[in-house]
Amino acid sequence: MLETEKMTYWYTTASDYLFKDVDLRFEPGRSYAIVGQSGTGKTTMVSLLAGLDAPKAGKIKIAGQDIAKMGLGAYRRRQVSVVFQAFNLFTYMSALENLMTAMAITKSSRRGDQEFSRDMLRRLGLTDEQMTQNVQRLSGGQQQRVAIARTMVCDAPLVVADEPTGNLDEANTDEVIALFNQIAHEQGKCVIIVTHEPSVAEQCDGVLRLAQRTFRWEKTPTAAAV
Ligand SMILES: Nc1ncnc2c1ncn2[C@@H]1O[C@H](COP(=O)(O)OP(=O)(O)OP(=O)(O)O)[C@@H](O)[C@H]1O
Repeated sequence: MLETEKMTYWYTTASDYLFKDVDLRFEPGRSYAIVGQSGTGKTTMVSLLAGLDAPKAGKIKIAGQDIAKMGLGAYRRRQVSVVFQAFNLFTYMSALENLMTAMAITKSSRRGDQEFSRDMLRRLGLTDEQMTQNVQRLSGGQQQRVAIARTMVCDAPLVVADEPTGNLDEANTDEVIALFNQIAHEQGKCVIIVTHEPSVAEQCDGVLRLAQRTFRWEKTPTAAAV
């Protein structure tokens, strides 16, 4: 579903490639962890997959379509939901308003459906009172759940998360990863998570390791994962 073909990237300020001729394939309905030492290029890689930047050479395709031809703006709006370590919610809004706004911006098929948003937030453990107060009054774990709920109410088939559990304790981390797996297994989305935490990678269906400018599958997802 999401494929890279000879994807190559370098920073213009650097003397060498970060990675070169990378061919990868990510399937819908699966969760993937991208792991590797600091500075190997994980964040750069997911920025490319999320359409925040373009490869210097090679292609990224979703459902067979080249995202560069689609236009990166259109690709980001319709095909990708991003979850960041710092949550990136609208801080002057409630959780519910964050979801409603995201649905409107991305033209989600459920836009305007407040009950659907409330259901999602309830499923993720927020009370009716919590979902209508300013998000800044929520804990870090709760805010990350709101960011995850946002991906669930949008139609984008690809969910990309960069260190989504970096600010969370162990219990919240496990819950958040369980939610990402639900998004993959129940909603059929493709979920790609950059992580430093071995326990997070263990819970994903596939694990891709980035080292010495190449990617290696440490665990390939099996058909039984869905
Ligand atoms: N905007 C930039 N300009 C130049 N070099 C950059 C830029 N962003 C990152 N780099 C360099 O590219 C390399 C890969 O960075 P990247 O952030 O993708 O790695 P990472 O594996 O995600 O690291 P970490 O695990 O520490 O977050 C690093 O050597 C970094 O210094």
